[in-house]
Amino acid sequence: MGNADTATPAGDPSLLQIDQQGAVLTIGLNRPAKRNALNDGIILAIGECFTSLPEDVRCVVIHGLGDNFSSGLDLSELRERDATEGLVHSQMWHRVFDRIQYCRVPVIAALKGAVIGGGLELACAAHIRVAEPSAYFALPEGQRGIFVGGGGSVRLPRLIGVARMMDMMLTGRVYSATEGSSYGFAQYLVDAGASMTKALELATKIAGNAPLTNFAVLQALPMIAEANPQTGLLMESLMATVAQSDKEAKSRIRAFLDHKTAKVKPT
Ligand SMILES: COc1cc(/C=C/C(=O)SCCNC(=O)CCNC(=O)[C@H](O)C(C)(C)COP(=O)(O)OP(=O)(O)OC[C@H]2O[C@@H](n3cnc4c(N)ncnc43)[C@H](O)[C@@H]2OP(=O)(O)O)ccc1O
Repeated sequence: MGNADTATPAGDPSLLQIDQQGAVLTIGLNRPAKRNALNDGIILAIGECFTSLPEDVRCVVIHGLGDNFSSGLDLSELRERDATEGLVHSQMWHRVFDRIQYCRVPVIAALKGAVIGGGLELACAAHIRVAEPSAYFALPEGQRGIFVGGGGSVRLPRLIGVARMMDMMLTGRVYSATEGSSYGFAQYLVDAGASMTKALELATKIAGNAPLTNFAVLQALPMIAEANPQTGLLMESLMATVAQSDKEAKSRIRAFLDHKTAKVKPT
């Protein structure tokens, strides 16, 4: 999405808490006193994290420290900004959130408390969203006299529809965790305090898949879903051919036929 060519300042890594357990990398937004408001330092640090993912990482979980995921754009940074700076800033966010959306491995957002404005846009860039009952979703840009700037107008309508996003932006409507999950924003609604546990459980499962299948799901599936049916079917056949020719697929299929791997079980 973003394309402004600008000299990019460095991120502030102290605003993230990064941890790796096996093949799963966790990125914690670490500004709980400011409800994880997203300033340039934290946004750029997220971007840097995604450009230098360790090679052995197979899934990423983003979460917020404290009681909230994120209260959105750090409003104190908006005070002095003119229109040109605004454009550059928004395109900088686009570049960072594109790195999440087009990451080579799946990204899960674990959501609780405030998931507001730019925080909601950040969650939209992830591939799976897990919400606990305290999570609430809002776009108060109208009340602040601004517009979404982190790709929300592109990504959110694809998840919940244009009408619901219009309602959120025009009326300031706040969706509960239950509404957010029933409208397709969060794929998982879990018990209080369980968003991180569930996100890590999912991440471990995902990390156990063949990397090529995960990659195809992330890169090809969204394109196929938006392509015309003929193009989509051709892309699907090509992906299927590439995946099944990979030696990892052959050994995984052999393991199933030799009864050496788990069967599919109803949950
Ligand atoms: C235009 O180009 C853009 C735009 C964007 C993205 C835009 C957006 O994200 S718009 C949405 C901005 N966010 C908000 O309007 C939410 C504001 N915060 C709140 O409503 C509340 O703080 C709360 C999140 C509901 C939490 O309430 P509570 O638990 O009671 O905590 P507080 O006492 O209110 O806050 C504690 C402390 O944090 C500061 N703070 C909270 N949120 C923010 C924030 N978003 N920005 C700055 N500071 C925040 C609050 O002021 C308090 O500070 P103290 O110093 O008083 O302790 C993207 C890209 C573009 O180019």
